[in-house]
Amino acid sequence: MNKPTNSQQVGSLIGTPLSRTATKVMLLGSGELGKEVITSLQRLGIEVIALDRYPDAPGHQVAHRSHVIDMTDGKALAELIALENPDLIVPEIEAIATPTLVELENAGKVRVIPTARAAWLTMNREGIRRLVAEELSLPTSPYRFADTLDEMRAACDAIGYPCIVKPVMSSSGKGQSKVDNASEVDAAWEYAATGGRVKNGRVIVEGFVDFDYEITLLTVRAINANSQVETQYCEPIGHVQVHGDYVESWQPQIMHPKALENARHIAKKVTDDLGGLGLFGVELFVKNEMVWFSEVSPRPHDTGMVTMASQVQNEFELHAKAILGLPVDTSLRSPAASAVIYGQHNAKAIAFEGVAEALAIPGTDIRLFGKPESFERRRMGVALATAKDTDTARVNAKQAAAKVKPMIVD
Ligand SMILES: Nc1ncnc2c1ncn2[C@@H]1O[C@H](COP(=O)(O)OP(=O)(O)OP(=O)(O)O)[C@@H](O)[C@H]1O
Ligand SMILES: NCC(=O)N[C@@H]1O[C@H](COP(=O)([O-])[O-])[C@@H](O)[C@H]1O
Ligand SMILES: [Mg+2]
Repeated sequence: MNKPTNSQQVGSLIGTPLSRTATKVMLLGSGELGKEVITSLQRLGIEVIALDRYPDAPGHQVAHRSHVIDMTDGKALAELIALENPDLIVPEIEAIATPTLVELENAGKVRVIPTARAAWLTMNREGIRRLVAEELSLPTSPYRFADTLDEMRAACDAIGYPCIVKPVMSSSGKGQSKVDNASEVDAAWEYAATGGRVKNGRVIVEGFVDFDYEITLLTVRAINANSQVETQYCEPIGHVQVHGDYVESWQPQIMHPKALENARHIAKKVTDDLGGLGLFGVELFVKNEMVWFSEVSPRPHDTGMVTMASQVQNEFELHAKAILGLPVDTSLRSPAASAVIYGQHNAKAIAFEGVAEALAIPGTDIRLFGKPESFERRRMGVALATAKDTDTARVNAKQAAAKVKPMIVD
């Protein structure tokens, strides 16, 4: 029997894990989002190999096998891929040696989700921003790039204040700051230099978009009953970010019909261009009927954790099914919300009190990710709540999150 390697319809023939017929998927990154993708894949009988930069990452704890590796080291990554020979490679973070993935995919040696080019373009804010604004001509904030403090000062002056500065390679708000006037430029440069995932010093300066609200539009490219790639959308997810990192999200975010149409139009154009199969988190800013593209994750999105409570198939199940070539259902089951549980301490092996009290709140649930080390602002868990409306769900999710108390154990 031949495995359907490199065919789009991997899921048309799923083997037995840990045997010669296994259908193997390798996750590049194994945090809280990867952990859920792994579980979803395993429910479909997939053998999963989980990679991350440190031992006992959340996804390592559930995968069939795990490896600790610097995923920005192209040579080491290529060696591990050759050793494991997966049917699919699923990036879970941005900071990966994506040029290596492009090379291997071009040589026909691997299939990357959604495509190696998409992983490469979205790893660096410059790649995706130039594609969306300059080639696809979709609305974004004004922007400039800078490699030195002097260049950044000139960029901030040209864009105007307030503006937002971010390392070109970073995520979860790391190294990001709002610059209200010229006197804050030096500090923002310093902060960006410490926060990037990859230390190359380059930053993007973006004009500040004074939006009414922001959304993640989860957009899925999956194969339908007619064997065609079809784009499907989840209900919009509203969210609140603090210091560039998400603290709460809810679904559905009610939108003006015209704004929703604009949002879907942008999501379709961007995801069509990136191509491949899978779920994308398209981040958009909305003011009245206007919609601006912010960025896109070619993978499940942190704000989308709310779908573990709100949807018939959550974003992880949607990703797992779509990448295997299986049909998906993006429908909403109930209004819901999520609220982040931060570590609050810098310590290894922390413990959590108050889970029972949190779960006493109607319609709530808790996920603790099991990260081996806590930092004050590291996301260690999430509270979920379903309710008759998103306002109630938001109150309940935040209350539940607040009941869970991270603590240091002697
Ligand atoms: N140009 C902008 N105008 C206004 N707000 C912005 C702008 N850029 C970013 N923000 C705010 O900062 C948040 C984080 O920005 P962005 O998504 O670019 O950071 P990130 O580090 O990639 O975060 P993540 O990995 O969580 O998506 C946005 O969701 C938004 O709230
Ligand atoms: N916004 C991107 C995002 O939320 N990514 C998620 O956070 C993990 C890293 O967490 P860590 O920094 O705590 O190790 C990643 O592995 C992914 O699951
Ligand atoms: Mg973002």
